[in-house]
Amino acid sequence: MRLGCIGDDFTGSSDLANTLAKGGMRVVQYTGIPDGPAAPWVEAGVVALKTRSIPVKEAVRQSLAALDWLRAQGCEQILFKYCSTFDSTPEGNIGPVADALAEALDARKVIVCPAFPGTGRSIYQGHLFVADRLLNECGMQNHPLTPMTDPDIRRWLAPQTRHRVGHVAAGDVFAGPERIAAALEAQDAAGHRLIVVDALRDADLVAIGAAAKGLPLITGGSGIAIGLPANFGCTPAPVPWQGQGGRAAVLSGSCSTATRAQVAHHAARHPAREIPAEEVIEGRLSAAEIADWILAQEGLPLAYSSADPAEVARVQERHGRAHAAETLEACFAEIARRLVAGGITRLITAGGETSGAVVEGLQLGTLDIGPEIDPGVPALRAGPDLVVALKSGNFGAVDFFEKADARLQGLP
Ligand SMILES: Nc1ncnc2c1ncn2[C@@H]1O[C@H](COP(=O)(O)OP(=O)(O)OP(=O)(O)O)[C@@H](O)[C@H]1O
Ligand SMILES: O=C(O)[C@@H](O)C(=O)CO
Repeated sequence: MRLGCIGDDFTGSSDLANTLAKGGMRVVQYTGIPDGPAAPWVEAGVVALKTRSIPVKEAVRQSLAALDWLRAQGCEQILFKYCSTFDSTPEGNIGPVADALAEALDARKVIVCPAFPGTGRSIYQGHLFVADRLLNECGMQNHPLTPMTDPDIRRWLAPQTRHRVGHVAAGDVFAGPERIAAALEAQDAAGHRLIVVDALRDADLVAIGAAAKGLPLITGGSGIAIGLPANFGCTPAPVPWQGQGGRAAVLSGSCSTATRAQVAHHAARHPAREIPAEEVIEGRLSAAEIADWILAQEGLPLAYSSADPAEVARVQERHGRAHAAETLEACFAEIARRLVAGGITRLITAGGETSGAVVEGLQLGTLDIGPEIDPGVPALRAGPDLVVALKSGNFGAVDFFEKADARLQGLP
């Protein structure tokens, strides 16, 4: 294994694996830290953790353990993948994990670049945009776990890290890899260890990737990986896929603007059942009941707890943010176990935390990466009779669930 990656959630890890696979690398996504060694043909390994919203100390501990495993596989470079909307709080976990990895690897010139132009995330003068909106005006200010209220990534990162935060501006990035490398050197000389790098277009990420050749640690969204396969002699190639027949279902715990539109679109055309969060939290609705309902449907049924920001805020105020999330995630994990036991072979999930709970609940060990469904979301094979798509909250076209099911079946 040459490139070792640590993802802070499961959908984000599949997003990264997708980018590397499209770039021609042979990639495997691991659910947590594997017990044994990687297969010898793996060029890039993505260890998917669920560390985005857990206590800082635990996130650091798990990330360092993943680093140990990746180093034992012979990795030459480490990539820490977080969300393209930089999901974190003033405590972390992006800063503390980046610090810990940088210190363990003795890495300087640590690039911080959440840009993902394919889904509208760009960084200009240190500020993160989602399409034509600043981060704090795009809906992310209402995120249930990591409300993003400041678009200046340098300012948002500063309280999270022990190190000084630097910046390489767009003017240097546009001038190509040599100028980027020189700007990183200058930032390092000025005592900045974590360096936010502007990127507006895929071409910028290709240039940043070339400048990052040989650096021990890179951090960012999946976009930062666009330029990396070339550093390892890989070239873009079609990703093979064996379609999966059988029965399908969709589970959504994401409350993002994009997911809520996808849920509304799907519910108008297919069997759909809302999971009222409070009924689950108060024990009035069980996972068994929801799974039985799904299994009794024809077509592509959807069960969702996705709700608008006001409803999410009401539930969190009444029951506590962490308790609400934990209870719902445990419920989704149990529904997924019952669905697979009941014969579901194609499972589509929406939301990073929700997908993480499902993948862990199903104890999916390794995921083979298939073709891209929509930007940032690949088809994944979890076993001989199970394929999945793990959609990040904000990703996907409005008809994503139908599209994902078609791709998982191997249809164009
Ligand atoms: N109706 C609801 N009320 C309160 N919390 C909810 C509700 N529905 C879901 N949640 C919780 O909100 C969180 C949503 O996070 P999740 O990561 O799954 O989606 P997301 O943030 O949109 O996706 P991503 O992390 O990929 O951007 C989960 O912990 C989920 O359990
Ligand atoms: O980077 C992104 O936006 C996604 O891969 C993700 O991590 C959302 O959970």
